[in-house]
Amino acid sequence: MHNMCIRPTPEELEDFGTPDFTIYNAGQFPCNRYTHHMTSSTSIDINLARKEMVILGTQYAGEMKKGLFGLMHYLMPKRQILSLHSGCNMGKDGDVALFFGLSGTGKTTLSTDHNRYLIGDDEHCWSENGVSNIEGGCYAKCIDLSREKEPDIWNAIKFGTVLENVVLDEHTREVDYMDSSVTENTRAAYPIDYIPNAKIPCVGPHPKNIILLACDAFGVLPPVSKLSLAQTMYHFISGYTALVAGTEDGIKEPQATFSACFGAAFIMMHPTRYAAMLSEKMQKHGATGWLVNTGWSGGSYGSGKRIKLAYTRRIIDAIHSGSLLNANYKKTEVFGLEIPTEIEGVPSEILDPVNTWTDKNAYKDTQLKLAGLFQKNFGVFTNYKIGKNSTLAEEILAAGPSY
Ligand SMILES: Nc1ncnc2c1ncn2[C@@H]1O[C@H](COP(=O)(O)OP(=O)(O)O)[C@@H](O)[C@H]1O
Ligand SMILES: C=C(OP(=O)(O)O)C(=O)O
Repeated sequence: MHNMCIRPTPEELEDFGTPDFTIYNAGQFPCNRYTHHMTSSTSIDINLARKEMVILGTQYAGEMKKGLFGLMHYLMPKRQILSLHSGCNMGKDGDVALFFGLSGTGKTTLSTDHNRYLIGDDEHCWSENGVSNIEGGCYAKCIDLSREKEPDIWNAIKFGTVLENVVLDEHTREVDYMDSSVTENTRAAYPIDYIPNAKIPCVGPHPKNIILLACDAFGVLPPVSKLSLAQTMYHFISGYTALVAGTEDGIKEPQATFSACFGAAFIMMHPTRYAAMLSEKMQKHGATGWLVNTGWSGGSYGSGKRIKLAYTRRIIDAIHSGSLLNANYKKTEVFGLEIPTEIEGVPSEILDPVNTWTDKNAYKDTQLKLAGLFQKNFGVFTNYKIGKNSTLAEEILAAGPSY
């Protein structure tokens, strides 16, 4: 936890006073699943009035930082500050990008970029003054980690980094990052300054690009699409990804999941409250929304392959540089997404997923299946106003798939 929170200086510690919030972590002690409403032996309880959190039955360090994240989703909107489940980085010219996405979609991997300053990999706030990180460290997944593909994360694993659930050779103490025998969800927690390009303090100006990441195991979302404001809101409220074996206990097969605002587990108010704040900020500061599929291409999970990280990085580079904003676009059927026809360093044929599927009928069926899941999920939001502007709410509804 020391690695992941913002560490006070010795001077600040001298008159730190009483903490604003206290975590009681009894992770080795399971909670009583026979208690009314308790569905597992793990519980994380937050009492906003007492300003206390009690963790039982899990020793996963992520619970502490994500528990505090829930608290921030309550406290910040009350101060007109938007809390964000996103990574964040900044270019040499001061252009800031946010990377929203559920677990495993690439927030940490893509915000950690050798050519840009890292503001943070997971939890941020967007206020009148710009963006700021809530944390003081990163919590990177290290399953299959390689020096070639993710050099900054690899190099951040050194004395002081806490490795969780990895398997190492007893004699040489060498870690086998391929070994998932304890869990797929192996982690490295390191202070953010272990990344050479970290921006300290972790703050930046208003974002220019809002990148929504989805790991689409169905393989039908394009690798990148440029979104209108209404589409950005639609996909932000939907919060889609497809889980593959990994972070969440018991999930073995890919499965579509929708988590409002890319953080249903953390938000404490209605999703439209956060969406309204995001749309207001994006309009005020002229930010562009993008949907990036870091998942499958050429077929669904099982038949296609995950899009190469190197290609996703080139796509993200083109967003940052501004070159993608002025590319040529065409519109997809069903999802109505604007997809570029060319990106430097990415084979053009993969930009439209239909080209990568050998069975075109299977592609169409899968696309319709996913569109149906989106529509079903969005049903619960159809009667809500988003912000003061009812036209926006209508536009958002119309920005979803139609078929
Ligand atoms: N095309 C891709 N884009 C992003 N990540 C990818 C891609 N292909 C494979 N990966 C892997 O997927 C995982 C993404 O996880 P991570 O960046 O920790 O996500 P998050 O921070 O959103 O939870 C990493 O292990 C990364 O190496
Ligand atoms: C800590 C977590 O976030 P992420 O997987 O996005 O790093 C988590 O969801 O367990």
